[in-house]
Amino acid sequence: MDFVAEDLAALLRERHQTVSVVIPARNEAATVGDVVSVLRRQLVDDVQLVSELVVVDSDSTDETAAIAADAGAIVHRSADIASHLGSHPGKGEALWKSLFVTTGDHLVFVDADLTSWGPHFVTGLVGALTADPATQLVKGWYDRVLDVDGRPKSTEGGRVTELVARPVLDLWWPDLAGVVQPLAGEWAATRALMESISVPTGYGVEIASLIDTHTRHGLDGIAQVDLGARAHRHQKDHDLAVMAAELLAVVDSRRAGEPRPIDVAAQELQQFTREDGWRTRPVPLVQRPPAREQVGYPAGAR
Ligand SMILES: O=c1ccn([C@@H]2O[C@H](COP(=O)(O)OP(=O)(O)O[C@H]3O[C@H](CO)[C@@H](O)[C@H](O)[C@H]3O)[C@@H](O)[C@H]2O)c(=O)[nH]1
Ligand SMILES: O=C(O)[C@H](O)COP(=O)(O)O
Repeated sequence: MDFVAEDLAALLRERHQTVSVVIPARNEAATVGDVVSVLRRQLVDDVQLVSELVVVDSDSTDETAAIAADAGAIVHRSADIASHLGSHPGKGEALWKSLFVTTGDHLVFVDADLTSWGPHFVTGLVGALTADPATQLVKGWYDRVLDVDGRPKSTEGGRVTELVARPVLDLWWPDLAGVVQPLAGEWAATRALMESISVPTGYGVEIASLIDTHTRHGLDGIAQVDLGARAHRHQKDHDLAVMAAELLAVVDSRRAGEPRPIDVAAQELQQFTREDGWRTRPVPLVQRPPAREQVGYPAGAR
């Protein structure tokens, strides 16, 4: 089904509900301006579907924050948000902190490194999230463009998705085997859900929120929406391996249901190359507790 921004904006007005779009960004000066300016023009200014367009700058050392602000986003530094709660590096941290500076009933997350995408990503996610009151979380799905190392371009992207996330879900959560892009960085959730779940501070945020939503709300709480095709900046294999190690630990901590604490200190990944020998990579495994339990959480946010 295609969702029309004007119709969704009218529906949300009728329901007295609002949408916040959150874009986590770490050193995305090359792409964040385009992502923000297109969303700003089409879904904030032309059609008032999005009430808040927020970039959470995740310890960038480039011009990401200034470019995002110039393009029309409200920009917060992740480390400055709710600073009494400390700060961790990572995408999950940026999303968790966003709960303290947004007010939307519906939260839509969009990565900042997109190179092939469109505002229909947001419209589709909002449409699917508001279509059925049981739905708490929506994952976008799309063809994943792979364009690395001068190899011919293909739709075999999403390497961690295909080699780690989908197989492990298939094994331990067969109900979730039909989620096409469990790691999609473009997804949406109700605030009520997001403020009630634990959030890994790194790349585990997507798989954790998917599993935790299933644990609490079953499959009825989850929807997915076809967003066409998506291309983004690719990470190197050894960096994706650290992500994979994090995902496995996050998943393992949820095998028995609600997440159990992870032994953060024990997590390291050894990697070897002939040129550089062995290298120890820390695997970030801190998890934030539910935001609504935190001192200073804006309980009146809605
Ligand atoms: O410390 C960080 C690292 C990344 N990001 C941002 O998070 C987004 C996604 O990061 P990226 O490095 O592009 O992740 P991918 O390699 O694309 O990883 C895929 O898989 C991850 C694990 O599920 C998801 O978080 C991603 O959204 C998904 O695209 C981008 O906007 C980044 O700038 C941060 O805000 N802080
Ligand atoms: O989503 C994923 O699996 C990772 O982001 C890797 O994606 P890529 O293989 O397209 O770089």
